Amino acid sequence: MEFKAFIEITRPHNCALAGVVGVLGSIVAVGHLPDALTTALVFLVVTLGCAGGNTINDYFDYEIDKINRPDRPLPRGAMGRRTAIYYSLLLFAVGLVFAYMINVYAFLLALVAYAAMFLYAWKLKPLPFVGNLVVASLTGATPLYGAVSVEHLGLAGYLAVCAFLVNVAREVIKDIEDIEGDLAKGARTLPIVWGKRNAAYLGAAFAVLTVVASFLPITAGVGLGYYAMVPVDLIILYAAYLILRSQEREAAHSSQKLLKVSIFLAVMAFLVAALV
Ligand SMILES: CC(C)=CCC/C(C)=C/CC/C(C)=C/CC/C(C)=C/COC[C@H](O)COP(=O)(O)O
Ligand SMILES: CC(C)=CCC/C(C)=C/CC/C(C)=C/CC/C(C)=C/COP(=O)(O)OP(=O)(O)O
Ligand SMILES: [Mg+2]
Repeated sequence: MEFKAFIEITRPHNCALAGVVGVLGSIVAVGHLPDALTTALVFLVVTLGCAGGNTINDYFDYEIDKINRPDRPLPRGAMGRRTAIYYSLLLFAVGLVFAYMINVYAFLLALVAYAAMFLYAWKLKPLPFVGNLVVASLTGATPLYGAVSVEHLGLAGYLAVCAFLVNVAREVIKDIEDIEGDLAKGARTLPIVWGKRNAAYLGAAFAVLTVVASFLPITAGVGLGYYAMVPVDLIILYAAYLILRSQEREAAHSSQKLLKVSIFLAVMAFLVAALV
């Protein structure tokens, strides 16, 4: 057992980014940073939920990851599978305690989101496109979580739409990348059921929809500083081009990684636009 596996299995980069997105949702909802306690609680509930979701995901993906991701903690033997499931349940439980400290709506939304992550990992992932929609909905729910925590919506809805669309694109393209392991385990992902090329068209279409949606806040009067999104949109369009040009594993990997970079840069742009 490696101690660092307890950090690694949670995918801390995703969790930290998700936590920032939760707080960003609160900021764009009320137009300023909420009080320190609410900010900390929103960050913790989203981060712990994302950590629990990633951990339970690796628990159920053990056979697939032995082929696709043999370097991950469970397939390489750095953590036992029983330890992983208890660890994920602990992360979810602590997250729910913090959610209860925010307000009843924040507690209920966390309960639904945590249950959805468990259900995705346990049963929904192999369903063509349904699994992709569940993950994308969870990422879209993240800025909404911040808004629910401050009991106001504001521009958080726009963030949610962008988060949903870009993650549908990324999840479909990740399935194109993972088709070998998914085939071996009999998972019926979209590229397997519909063909890699059709899946690539769908992924690219959602990437283009993300670019269109990224200008929604301007219709709400967000200022010129928002044009920092233009380079982000160019990266998204290039990711769409890559997956249309080739559906081989390497092209799909580059495309989905570029979308992840665009998510990080977009979140930073939104954060600067909201705080400056
Ligand atoms: C225009 C534009 C791109 C706006 C950004 C919208 C926005 C706020 C996106 C944030 C979405 C979010 C909550 C991201 C958290 C981290 C994340 C990528 C979660 C989804 O992870 C699922 C994925 O399958 C994990 O795979 P991997 O990243 O390879 O470990
Ligand atoms: C709204 C609240 C309270 C929490 C949301 C928490 C967040 C940000 C969830 C985003 C989606 C997410 C990280 C879900 C966890 C499960 C997961 C890692 C799905 C993707 O896994 P796979 O589809 O197996 O892809 P991998 O190959 O990366 O394992
Ligand atoms: Mg997985």
